[in-house]
Amino acid sequence: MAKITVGICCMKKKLNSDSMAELLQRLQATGKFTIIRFKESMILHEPVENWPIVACLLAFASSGFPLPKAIQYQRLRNPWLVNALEEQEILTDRVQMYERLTEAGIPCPPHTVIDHGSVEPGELVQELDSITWRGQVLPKPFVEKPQDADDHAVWIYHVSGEGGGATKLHRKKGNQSSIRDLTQSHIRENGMYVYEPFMETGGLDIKVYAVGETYAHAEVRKAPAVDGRVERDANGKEVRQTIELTEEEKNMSRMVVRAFKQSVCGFDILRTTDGHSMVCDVNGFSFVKGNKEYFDNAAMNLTKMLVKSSVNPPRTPLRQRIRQQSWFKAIGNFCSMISKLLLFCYIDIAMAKHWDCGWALDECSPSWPTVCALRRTVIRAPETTEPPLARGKQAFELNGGTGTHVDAPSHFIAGGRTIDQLRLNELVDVPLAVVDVSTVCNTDPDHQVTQDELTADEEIQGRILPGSLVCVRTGWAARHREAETRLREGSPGPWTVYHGKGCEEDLHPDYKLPRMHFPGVSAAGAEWLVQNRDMVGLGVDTLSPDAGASEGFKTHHAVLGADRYIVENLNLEGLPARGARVTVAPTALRGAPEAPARVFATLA
Ligand SMILES: O=P(O)(O)O[C@@H]1[C@@H](OP(=O)(O)O)[C@@H](OP(=O)(O)O)[C@@H](OP(=O)(O)OP(=O)(O)O)[C@H](OP(=O)(O)O)[C@H]1OP(=O)(O)O
Ligand SMILES: Nc1ncnc2c1ncn2[C@@H]1O[C@H](COP(=O)(O)OP(=O)(O)O)[C@@H](O)[C@H]1O
Repeated sequence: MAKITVGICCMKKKLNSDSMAELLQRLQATGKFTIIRFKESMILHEPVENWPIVACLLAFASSGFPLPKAIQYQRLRNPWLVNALEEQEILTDRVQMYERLTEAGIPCPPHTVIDHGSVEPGELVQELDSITWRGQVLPKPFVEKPQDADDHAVWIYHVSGEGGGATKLHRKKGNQSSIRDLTQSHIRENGMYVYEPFMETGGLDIKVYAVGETYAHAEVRKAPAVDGRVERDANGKEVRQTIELTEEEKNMSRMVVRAFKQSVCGFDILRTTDGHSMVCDVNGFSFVKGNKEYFDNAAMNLTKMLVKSSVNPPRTPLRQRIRQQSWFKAIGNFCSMISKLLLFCYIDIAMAKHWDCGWALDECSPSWPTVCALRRTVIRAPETTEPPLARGKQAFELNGGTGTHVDAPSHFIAGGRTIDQLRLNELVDVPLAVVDVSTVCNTDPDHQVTQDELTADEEIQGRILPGSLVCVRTGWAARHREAETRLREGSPGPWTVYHGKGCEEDLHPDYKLPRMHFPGVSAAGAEWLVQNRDMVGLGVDTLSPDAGASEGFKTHHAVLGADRYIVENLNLEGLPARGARVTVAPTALRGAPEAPARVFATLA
């Protein structure tokens, strides 16, 4: 098997660290990888086009690292990333870091952000033992953290009864990590800060070092605020004890890795004396120092991840591949490419199978019964004008949620991404998983697919790949056809094919129409797919992933609230459970929460 090229892209200080050497020698020893160390001078001074091309990239920011340039490289070459680069930008900003923790449901200290640059008179009142911000009292002791996560001047303000002033933390200087300043009772007013209650942890900090979702090493050390003195062992290393994380903390580690897409990730937990654990800082890429067992586990997990990634390597666009070559080589390669292309076309015709997974859109395409669907005005038809002016032109009035269509996060989430903001890497050529629940849905029109059904399906069909569009086949595509036929015949109701047995008294509280009955996906099932299978989107062959009779649109919230998309009214008949890839192509309507889409799958 060909070796996998793995690029290491970081500052020299980190590349040449003992920890990196520990890891790389273990990876090298597997014989599976060619490791390419990116030179710091190249990272800093050469254009990304000159950087080596690698299949996998371990890149991470530290002081002086040009993160935007690394992101540019990733966009150009599209390697598989151990630690996502765009998410590393979030880690440079404590406000965004806390936002991400909160969105992902990871416990963190309750906090308030004050941008002192835009405080209006009267909004902030400072008193001896508290501050009041927009009417909300924040009692001391509290912690003040600069927005910039690389600024380690975290200050803890004390109540006057305990001596007052502030303990000012800083990066270790020799054996000192903080100083107490008894004169500092006023908070800083020069920028943006995060304020949070000082959590009583018994003077201990927990530092967690995760490698993948399933492994984390944790150490406890004296918190820098205790007395500001760094305890060191005979080798000059800060004294730390390895500790066991609780099940809840292990789950937090899994969630942090996932939420920030950082497979190698250091973060800090405050374990309070009253038994709560919360994440107070996510550092991103970080290694345990001087622990053999950790490096054995880290190398083993990384090997698994890198090998798995190479099964589905991201492809470099053809244009870039040509650009990467010298002219002579390019001409030679061009000829060989043409012959390969001919062969490819032949293979493609012989072996590829394509499916249209949606329905053509017209005035009779079913939509949510509360909205009008599609109206068309024929402006001009080619047959009505003499050539050469003959042409067809039509104008449409369309509800975005008609027929086969995509819901963007903004469909339910204020400030969520709109259709035009969905990224190509979540829409184009992504793995398709089809979960077939048609048997049960045939007899239970109110069925909601559970997490157990999803895992049972995996046992038979294989694990859902990360980044998949997960589609649930209820078999109700047949009803879609029936609905179209009924609309075409001009007999829409009172009951649509989604209403089941009619009961006019049973008005649905959300959509104020007689309650519909069609199957969907439970919110818990959808959450599980987001959190455990990192699906890019959820597709259904009904009007909505929220079963018609269910209330609260909880599945929409679970998916769109996690910044994924939904595809509704698909036709999933005849698709394989696994192995196909799918492209979802909604019209890029700027600012739209929903848009009709062509959806097609290919099995090579
Ligand atoms: O382990 P510690 O407590 O000595 O802390 C480490 C911390 O390690 P961590 O706390 O995360 O285990 C490192 O972070 P890293 O190991 O994740 O790189 C962090 O380096 P940095 O990257 O924040 O610093 P620079 O960006 O490069 O300045 C600092 O390492 P460095 O100074 O060797 O670059 C920090 O060291 P101190 O200045 O001594 O606090
Ligand atoms: N809410 C809090 N309550 C108690 N101690 C805290 C709190 N937040 C941070 N700390 C202490 O401050 C230290 C530094 O805070 P942290 O957010 O990790 O900043 P840094 O990025 O500089 O390490 C932590 O290791 C912990 O000891």
